[in-house]
Amino acid sequence: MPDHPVWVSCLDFFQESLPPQQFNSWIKPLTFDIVGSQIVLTAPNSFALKLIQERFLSVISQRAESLLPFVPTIELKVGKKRIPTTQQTTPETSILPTAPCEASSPKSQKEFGKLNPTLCFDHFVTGKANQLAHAAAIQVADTPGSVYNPLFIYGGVGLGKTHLLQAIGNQIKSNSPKAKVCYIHATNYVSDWVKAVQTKRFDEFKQFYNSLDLLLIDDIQFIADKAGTQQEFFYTLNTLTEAHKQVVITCDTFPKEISGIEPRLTSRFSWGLTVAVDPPNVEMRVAILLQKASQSKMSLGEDVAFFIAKHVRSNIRELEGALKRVEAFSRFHRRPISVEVAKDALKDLLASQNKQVSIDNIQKTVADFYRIKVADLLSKKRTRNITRPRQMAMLLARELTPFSLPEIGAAFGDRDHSTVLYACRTIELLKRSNSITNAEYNTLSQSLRN
Ligand SMILES: Nc1ncnc2c1ncn2[C@@H]1O[C@H](COP(=O)(O)OP(=O)(O)OP(=O)(O)O)[C@@H](O)[C@H]1O
Repeated sequence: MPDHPVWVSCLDFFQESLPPQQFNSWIKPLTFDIVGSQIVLTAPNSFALKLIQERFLSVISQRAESLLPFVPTIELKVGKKRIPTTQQTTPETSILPTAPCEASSPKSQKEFGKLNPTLCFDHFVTGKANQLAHAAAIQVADTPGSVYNPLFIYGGVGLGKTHLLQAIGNQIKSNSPKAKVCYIHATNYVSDWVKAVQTKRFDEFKQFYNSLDLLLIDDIQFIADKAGTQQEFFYTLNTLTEAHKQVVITCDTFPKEISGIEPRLTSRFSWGLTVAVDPPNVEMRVAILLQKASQSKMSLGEDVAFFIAKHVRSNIRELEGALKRVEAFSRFHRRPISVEVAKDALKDLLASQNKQVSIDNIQKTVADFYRIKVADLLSKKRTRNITRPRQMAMLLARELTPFSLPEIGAAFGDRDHSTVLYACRTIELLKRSNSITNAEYNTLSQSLRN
């Protein structure tokens, strides 16, 4: 799988940090495969294998952990480099665990996935941004099926929804080891259902999901526009909640804002408790960095944590990625971690931030283009001639600035993050169906980038 995102990221890193001769001799000849939750690296000979193990394995493993939603094991072996023929999985599905469920899934009785034990409550840092979601998750984990059912957790990318979901699963598993728990990403739920339809194994599918004690379903927005799957999920949700079996759902947006999902289902999502996870403020980002560092036994001063937290604001996944980058850089260059090392390790990110367009600039450019006032973009006016430019400006702000959805919303007259998300989706859809919107977007985007 030469173009698997993990391997592409490793190749980028090594190409940047190693002299070309070393890169060509040691890294290029490797073959990278991923099978379930195991990465298999094949080196051309035992000498190369030993060298990879001693010098490069830790970076490969760190990159893999930061990109995959599970902690992979890595096997090194000697063999010939394979010339890839066909792509086995799409990059999107290949970074998901192949066997998502803790309980045996209907796909195959042999496929056992695992909850990731590191995604537990002890490793979850709380703050104003996630206090309510955290408290609700703890309560659900302590008394499943009896308080908030379903628990619906929503928020932007990389803000800890999966972490909370898995923490609930881990806690329930530890309290009741026999509980039948299933963690599944919505895309896998969809493909399980499609397979059940194709192979006419509906009963097996239904029986499996309806017999669970706990269903954890991640990123439910991915069942949008899949009518059959939605109907089936509606029945499962009803069956489980009526039997006081717990269901926890995560989503990138508030139930009513999800497009492409039947209203009876979105309304059902809100029957239990709906809680948000918001982007962390700088103090919380520092606390997360210190916690991640201590978890991986890395020595990180508060000054360095503050420096990273100040510059990486988009989400917690990016924050973790930056920390791993600093650590890898310090190891490679044998320099102890300091603010200077962090500056060097994150220089690309810092440079791209300097080049970034400001939200003010986007608002001014968009207002001039559509011959309206910036004040209109920030106002409560909802006429089409103002709404569309506002939505366009929000999408451009999302694409061209590092600001989070709530930060963009705040810059557009104190709007909610879900309004920004809705705006981005609307323009993205319009770009596909309407050539004028598409041309306007391209013109604005290019003029802002230059
Ligand atoms: N409050 C937190 N404390 C510690 N680590 C956190 C916290 N929130 C998120 N993380 C870490 O950040 C990373 C991304 O979090 P997670 O995968 O849960 O995000 P998500 O909201 O599910 O994102 P997506 O929408 O992309 O699925 C994970 O490694 C997770 O452990």
